[in-house]
Amino acid sequence: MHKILTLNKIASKGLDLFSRDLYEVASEIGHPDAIIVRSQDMHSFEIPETVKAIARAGAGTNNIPVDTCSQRGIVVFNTPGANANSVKELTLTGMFLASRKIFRGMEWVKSLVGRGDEIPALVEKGKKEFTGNEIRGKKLGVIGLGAIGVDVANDAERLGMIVSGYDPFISVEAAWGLSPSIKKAETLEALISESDYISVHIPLNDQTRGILNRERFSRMKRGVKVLNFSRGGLVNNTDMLEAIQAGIVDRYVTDFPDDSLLREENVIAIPHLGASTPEAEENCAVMAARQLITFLETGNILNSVNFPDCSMPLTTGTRIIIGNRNIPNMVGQITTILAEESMNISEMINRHKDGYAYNIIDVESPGTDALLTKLKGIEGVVMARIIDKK
Ligand SMILES: NC(=O)c1ccc[n+]([C@@H]2O[C@H](COP(=O)([O-])OP(=O)(O)OC[C@H]3O[C@@H](n4cnc5c(N)ncnc54)[C@H](O)[C@@H]3O)[C@@H](O)[C@H]2O)c1
Ligand SMILES: O=C(O)[C@H](O)COP(=O)(O)O
Repeated sequence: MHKILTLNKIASKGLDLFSRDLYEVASEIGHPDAIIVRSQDMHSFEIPETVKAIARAGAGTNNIPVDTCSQRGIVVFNTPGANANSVKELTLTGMFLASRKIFRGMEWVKSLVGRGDEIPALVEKGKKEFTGNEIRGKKLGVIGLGAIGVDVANDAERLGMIVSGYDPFISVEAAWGLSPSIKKAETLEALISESDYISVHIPLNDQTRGILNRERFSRMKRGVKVLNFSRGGLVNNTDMLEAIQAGIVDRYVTDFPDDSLLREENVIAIPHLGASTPEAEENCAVMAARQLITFLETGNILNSVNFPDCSMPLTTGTRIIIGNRNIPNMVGQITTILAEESMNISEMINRHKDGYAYNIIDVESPGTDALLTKLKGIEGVVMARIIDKK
């Protein structure tokens, strides 16, 4: 029986995939094998020793201590693209909200309650206070052309915007999905200096923290509208407020408000609703659950952020999975131990990603606890598990 701990509420369409004869799923559970989480901050959460995998039902994994997980051999998954459409739709909404004073106009109209037959005339007289611009023909700069950035870029272009993108690490798949008329910006500086709208769609990490800061605001066009549906930490809020006061940024639309931002009327603050649609929540939960089930039952890895994608069809016999630091002579030491134990390898695959490697080894005889202890004893091995196939 595998035990799955849920942090946050996870859509039942995903949780239902864990068959109850093989899995126990609960928000409180002892000795979990795996965790499913959304945005709960896990940096101060004590991850139980028994945890083999964590699945983030969503895109951003900055709420998970990924480096610590890697060192402990815990495979961290996310669900790339599963909530992209939901975020794209809200980003486009944000562009319209930043362009037209819809919200202020609506608030003003509500203030007319009780004015009876005067209202139509008051509306016609007052509406000039709430005019705005169209987005067609304006320049949009998209920072980060992943699942969300590509969707935003393509749909903004369909709406008549002139779109440029900046992503030095764009994947081949994303590049295939990008409309060919979207311009490639060679530098971030070039992108931000020519854009009327800037939308940021990159992960928060040590390289991207504060990527929009005073220096970058100083290069932007006066009146630019900035959209952040990625993470609050990507923008230096003190510098943003300064740029708004200086008239450089006309509107800042963010899904990640803080106290300082809420005091500024040109900030359009949204309570982290990017992925809060039933469609996105279900897509993420289903993808996260499938990835965990596959990993726990077969050892195959798909969409991990800290270990490589690595899969081999599951046949019969015994499967050994081993994660190790990506250093020389690991495969040699592993296969030597298997030879010492007289184990014949029928299939084997080894992949690496950044600092870690992963091996799937199918053998013809059953594995033993002694074997597992020996494998775990190799300097650099961070996890090892034996899966007995039916
Ligand atoms: N508001 C929400 O509810 C919500 C929902 C989903 C995702 N997000 C956030 O949006 C981010 C993007 O999501 P995604 O699904 O598009 O992820 P993704 O991994 O598909 O795309 C991220 C892209 O950013 C690029 N990138 C990384 N560093 C960069 C840099 N310094 N400059 C330019 N490009 C860079 C990568 O190459 C990649 O193409 C997530 O990391 C998450 O933080 C927010
Ligand atoms: O990174 C993500 O996928 C989003 O920020 C969504 O977060 P949520 O699952 O808490 O809505």
